Amino acid sequence: MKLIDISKPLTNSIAVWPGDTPFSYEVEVTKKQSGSVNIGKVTMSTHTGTHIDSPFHFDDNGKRVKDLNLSIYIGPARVIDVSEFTSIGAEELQGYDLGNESRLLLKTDSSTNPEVFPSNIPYLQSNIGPFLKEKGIELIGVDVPSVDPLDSKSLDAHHALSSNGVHILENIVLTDVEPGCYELIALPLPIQEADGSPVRAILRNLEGV
Ligand SMILES: N[C@@H](CC(=O)c1ccccc1NC=O)C(=O)O
Ligand SMILES: [Zn+2]
Ligand SMILES: [Zn+2]
Repeated sequence: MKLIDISKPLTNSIAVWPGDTPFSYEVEVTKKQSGSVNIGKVTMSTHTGTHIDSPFHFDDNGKRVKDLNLSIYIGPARVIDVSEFTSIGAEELQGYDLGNESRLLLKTDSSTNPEVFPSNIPYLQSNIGPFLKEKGIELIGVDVPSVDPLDSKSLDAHHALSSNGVHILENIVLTDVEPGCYELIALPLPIQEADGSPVRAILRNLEGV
């Protein structure tokens, strides 16, 4: 069965949120030094590359990674192309057949260079929270670094999604993904108290081709 990797490669030159911890992987102890093994060291923000947000990211009383229900991050997902919009809300999604999948991935195709942080991104309107809840959607994925405008401090879309039970997956790569139905797997690492986690996000073609 064909797997499509929709994760951003984590390289030392991957773009991070302005001012955030740069990503670094290095061999901290070499095989020569240890006499037996190379030992790597990773330094990163929980919001670098393809990742999920835990509600604690934007709410001091919100769920941590350890509180998340893992079954949200595995299962049928629909990919739709919303590249014509600068912001996406209930009205923009009205015309789409969202099917019965409880996971929705939005393909905006707005950013391409993984080493450059975008200056402007399409964002979600907060009316999308109640709209998605009504459609039975429990996870939204976007191919941009945030569901809110980059300069937002109130993070309205994050709050509106979370308060309607919609989990957030950010910075997926949908460039080579055709709109349609897939199985999504995007599990957070068990960083117990975390506000988010990098994920290896993949789509499985349901048709088995
Ligand atoms: N909300 C963004 C991350 C974010 O806002 C952020 C990430 C790292 C450093 C600063 C950030 N926001 C600062 O205002 C996200 O969900 O990934
Ligand atoms: Zn995030
Ligand atoms: Zn976010």
